[in-house]
Amino acid sequence: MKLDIRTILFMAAFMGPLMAFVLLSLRRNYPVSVRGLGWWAGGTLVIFIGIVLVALRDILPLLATVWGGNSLLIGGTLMWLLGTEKFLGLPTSLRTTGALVLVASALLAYFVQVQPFYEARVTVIDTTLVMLIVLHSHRLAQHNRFDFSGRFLVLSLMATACAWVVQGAGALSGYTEGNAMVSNNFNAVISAVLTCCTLLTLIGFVLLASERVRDEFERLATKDSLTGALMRRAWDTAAQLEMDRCRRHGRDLSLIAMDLDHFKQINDTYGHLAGDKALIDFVVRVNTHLRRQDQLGRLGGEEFVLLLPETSQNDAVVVAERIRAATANSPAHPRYTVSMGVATLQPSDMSLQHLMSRADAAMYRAKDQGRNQVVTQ
Ligand SMILES: Nc1nc2c(ncn2[C@@H]2O[C@H](COP(=O)(O)OP(=O)(O)OP(=O)(O)O)[C@@H](O)[C@H]2O)c(=O)[nH]1
Repeated sequence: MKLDIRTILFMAAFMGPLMAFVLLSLRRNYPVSVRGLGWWAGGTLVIFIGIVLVALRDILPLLATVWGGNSLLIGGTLMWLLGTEKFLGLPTSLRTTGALVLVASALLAYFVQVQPFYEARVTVIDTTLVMLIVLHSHRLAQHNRFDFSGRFLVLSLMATACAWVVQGAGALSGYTEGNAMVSNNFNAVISAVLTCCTLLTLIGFVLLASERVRDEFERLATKDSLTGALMRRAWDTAAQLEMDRCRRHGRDLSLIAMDLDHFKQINDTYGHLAGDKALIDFVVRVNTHLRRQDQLGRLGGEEFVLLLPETSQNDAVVVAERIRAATANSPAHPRYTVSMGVATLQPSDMSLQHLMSRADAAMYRAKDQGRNQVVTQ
């Protein structure tokens, strides 16, 4: 099968506006907190206008195709990077990367118009593209949680960078015959690979944005907006699953019921906002003592419950004591303390509610005995 380069590039150019349209539609419909979609869409359009210009070599003047086309290709790649920086909430690198792109474009103009020099042009174009793409992957790898879409996008970008390196090496070794539009196997295969990599990168953007929206909805549905602890229903579900699992495997499971002391007084004395701050501080302190599998839930007001899978009563008391000490010694203002009740799963516990009521009973004994203490059931 013979691949025609211009057909490949025109197909890629057709795909560009379509993908830009998809990204712009997402931008319209997704919450404003999902940023960067406009830059990704704009970059896609710019890249594909660049591809059309490059494909029109031998038809339009060299300055328009080689300089104009490749400058747009580089500019669009920069816009993708800026979109990802916006998406990740990072400060933009426009000053440095923009300067890099301007220098590359000026050098390109020089090697097209003033001192025509094919190998120098290839070096400038491919080096700039690879630098931008590697920086892009690096930003993602450093700042994105490594979920599926993040990994997918990094791999697509790395594949694109590798394809540009191969294109550059091939061009410098004479495989492009001094013109990437010459119909030969090397040019055709590398154009097809670059087109596929670009499409994969665009799919990566869509996946990344969708995953962010899913995460946000999940967070809204499960996490308490003030403290970030699990809301009652989400905690109940997680606790029930964990309780069933521990029962099946005959493992320990403990609960700690926690209630901030004299919280009404804190609100009345320092105001509701100060009370909120104490709640946030409490959750921050608790979180520093948790393992991945532990789940903190806010049952309402100043009442919390902590699920500790595979934890014996003695170990749960150690955790509770650490939390009690950390809150009592917190530098936060106003000062606050917490009373805690520990209960560990027994064969006689008929349900999660039964176990919770035992932890609650222990916590009320801690209140009765003077607060700021841990009591076991
Ligand atoms: N600031 C703030 N206060 C809240 C929130 N939710 C509930 N509260 C307040 O928490 C207080 C709870 O008071 P009580 O149930 O009387 O308990 P307490 O004062 O902590 O007394 P003990 O539990 O016996 O130590 C009430 O004044 C509620 O208005 C919240 O999200 N933020």
